[in-house]
Amino acid sequence: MSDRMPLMAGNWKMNLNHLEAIAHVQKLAFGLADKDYEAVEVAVLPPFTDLRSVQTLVDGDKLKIKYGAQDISAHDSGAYTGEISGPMLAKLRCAYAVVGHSERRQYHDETDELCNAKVKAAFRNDLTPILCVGEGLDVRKAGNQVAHTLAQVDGGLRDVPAEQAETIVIAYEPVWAIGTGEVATPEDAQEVCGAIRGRLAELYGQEVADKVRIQYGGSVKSGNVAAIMAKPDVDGALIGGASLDADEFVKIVRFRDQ
Ligand SMILES: O=C(CO)COP(=O)(O)O
Repeated sequence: MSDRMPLMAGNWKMNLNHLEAIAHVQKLAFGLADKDYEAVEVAVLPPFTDLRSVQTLVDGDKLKIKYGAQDISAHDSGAYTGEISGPMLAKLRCAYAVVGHSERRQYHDETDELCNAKVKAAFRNDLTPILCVGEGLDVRKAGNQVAHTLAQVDGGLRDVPAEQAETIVIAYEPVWAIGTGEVATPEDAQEVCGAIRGRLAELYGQEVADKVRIQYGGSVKSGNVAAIMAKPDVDGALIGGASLDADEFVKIVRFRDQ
């Protein structure tokens, strides 16, 4: 049993406008009790346009829900039309910034090099990066999931010092399990999450590796979360579809009761 605090984070993807976001976070706040936050860190990752509304609600009602962005620019300011910078996210008191989600790697051609620059941008602005890694179906079928995923970890962490690396969150999200209902088995999740921790130990030493939280993501629901969380190197989940249903997300946060 590790003393790492589990992190349950809802990645809303491109869903919920700012009014819907307010209603949704209110429902979560209503459903969650103080004791839930003592056992689990709870975060939401709304679209950029919702962040100000979520911040206002969290501040006004002193909610314990954390929040963050789904992406971050590699640059802190300047002529980068359409991008959102780390200083802007920090000003909204975001705790997290997702980096290198498979949908961004796939649809926006994000490379490990760009992800590395975004990880550094997050740290530079006191945001915790949630670095997403994971293999597609072809790689899994060829049995290369560990090597593929560790290469993404190496790429994302290039030249990141230990004192920053120990605070990163890494989300292992096998692409074939995202939004497909095809959840990886707890053993599949452990195999790769354990290998990620092993690589962190090689890069930074065991003490740092033991501090890093590694999430699993891909078709997580209240019905399968407990078995995945029972694995020693899984410290939380990154939840897409199921996080849009407040009751379901609360049940996932309460995975120990499932
Ligand atoms: O991509 C994901 C979270 O970042 C997972 O999405 P689903 O939970 O909808 O499979």
